[in-house]
Amino acid sequence: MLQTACSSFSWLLNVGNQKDGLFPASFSFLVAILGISLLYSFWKARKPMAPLPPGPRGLPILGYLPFLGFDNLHLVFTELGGVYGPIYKLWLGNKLTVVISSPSLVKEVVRDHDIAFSEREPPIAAQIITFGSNDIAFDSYSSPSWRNKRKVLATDMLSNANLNACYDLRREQVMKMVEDVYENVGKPIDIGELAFCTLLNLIGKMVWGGALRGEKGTAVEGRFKEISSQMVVLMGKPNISDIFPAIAWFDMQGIKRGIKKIRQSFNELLESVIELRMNTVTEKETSEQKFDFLQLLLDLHKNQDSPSSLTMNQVKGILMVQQIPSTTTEWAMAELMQHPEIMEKVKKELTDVVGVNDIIEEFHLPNLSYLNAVIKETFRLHPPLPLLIPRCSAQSLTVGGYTIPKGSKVFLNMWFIHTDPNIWDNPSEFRPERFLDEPGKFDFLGNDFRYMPFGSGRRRCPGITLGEKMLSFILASLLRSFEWKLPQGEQLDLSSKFGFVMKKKKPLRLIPIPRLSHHVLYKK
Ligand code: HEM
Repeated sequence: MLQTACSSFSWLLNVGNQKDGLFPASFSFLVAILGISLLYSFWKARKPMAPLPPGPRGLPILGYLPFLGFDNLHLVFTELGGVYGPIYKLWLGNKLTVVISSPSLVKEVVRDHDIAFSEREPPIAAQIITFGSNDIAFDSYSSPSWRNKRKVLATDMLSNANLNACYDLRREQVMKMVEDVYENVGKPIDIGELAFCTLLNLIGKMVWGGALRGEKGTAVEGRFKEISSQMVVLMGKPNISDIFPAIAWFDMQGIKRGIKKIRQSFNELLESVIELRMNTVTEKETSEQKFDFLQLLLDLHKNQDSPSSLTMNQVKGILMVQQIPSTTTEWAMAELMQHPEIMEKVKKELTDVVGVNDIIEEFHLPNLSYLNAVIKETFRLHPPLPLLIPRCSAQSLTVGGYTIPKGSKVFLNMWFIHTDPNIWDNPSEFRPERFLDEPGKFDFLGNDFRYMPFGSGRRRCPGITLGEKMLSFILASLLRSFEWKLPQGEQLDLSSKFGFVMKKKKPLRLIPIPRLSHHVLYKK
């Protein structure tokens, strides 16, 4: 070891023996470099730090907390952005929080300083429900397990080949949704609930479809839905313990206790499914089992020598990706009901592309350019995560000429950017055509900082392709198979409520009327 170290420095030690006249020159050069570095460090240390961003003062101890309201945090942040500009700070308790709302400053965060801003600060509820931040969204960027889990999800589970292989499962679930709606023709249906259940079943089938069939499968799906709904409510509540860790022990709102109970139920459910999967693994594989993600994860768990091996808690953490935003279908349907002329264009496109007597298949989706523009416009006006998932700075950095100290919480206010009149013409108007002018200009990859419904950089959503596929399949099928009308006396209400995700304040209830020529087209 010492030998290696000495040999590495031998050029320096030997330099005095050289007789070719190079020594004085190289020595002076070295001294000059050292001198310059010292002077630079001295100058840097003396250089005054950039100031903190501007921002409202708030109250002692509580900071700006009492003024936030939390019901629609993105709107409060947007209002403050109008007063303090595209980068401002607020104290939430003793936590320095920075809100950024311009594409150029977002670029500084997610591109120029992406690594330094790739940390997360998981809220207490998230730490508990993810088996100790063993998921992907709340694990630390610097932890090697985050990298491994993200690779397993993005490259192994959600590869194009795997997604194509799962098509039958997606198709079956979407057909089941259409059949269920058909059985309730003429009655009001809660569209958000319908989308939530369909997505949950759809992902559930892909994750553990092979392990669960028949009655057992239906029972697990039902229980999973029940627990997930309870979880969404608790995760959406702002928790005083996150803001004042010193009093977290008291758990004043009972969130920690509640979420622990939910985790317990999740754990029991996951363990029963895992056990079942392990017991059925020796049975003859069916095509459904072949694409079961649970098996892929369990193989990685069993193979402890593999560099991608996973602990059981990490397997459970990854299974938590089932909690994906399901609100976009409801928002899109609400906007289409509000704009009958846009609804007509979508229906015409569906007839042109799919025909009159065929059911919709996933290969039709890329040809539905107007429907895709409707989805993009829905994401612009109603991004499920309008503030993305907050980041945390791993070191002190300067952004937009202001210092963001290490450990600050950083929100990127995409709602502000998505509705900024300096970027979008008539930003509050729902106009899908704006995405048709230059197709491909605004995609979901987060390279254009004016439009990022799936985030950007190292923490960008790894589920874009699947999310997009599922969403357009569900929406296209609902619009292709049914006409929709509001229940008698009900008004459309497009106001929002922001908790874990941005939801409609009032659930959208619509009555389906069959649209297809023959009833067999509604059967699986
Ligand atoms: C409509 C569908 C979806 C939307 C709008 C959405 C949106 C987002 C957003 C905004 C983020 C935060 C990005 C950031 O902080 O920069 C995120 C993260 C994430 N999403 Fe999605 N997502 C969707 C579907 C999915 C699906 C289908 C999956 C997986 C099957 C998924 C898995 C994840 C994971 C694991 C993260 C955390 C990434 C990390 O922190 O490294 N999402 N998503």
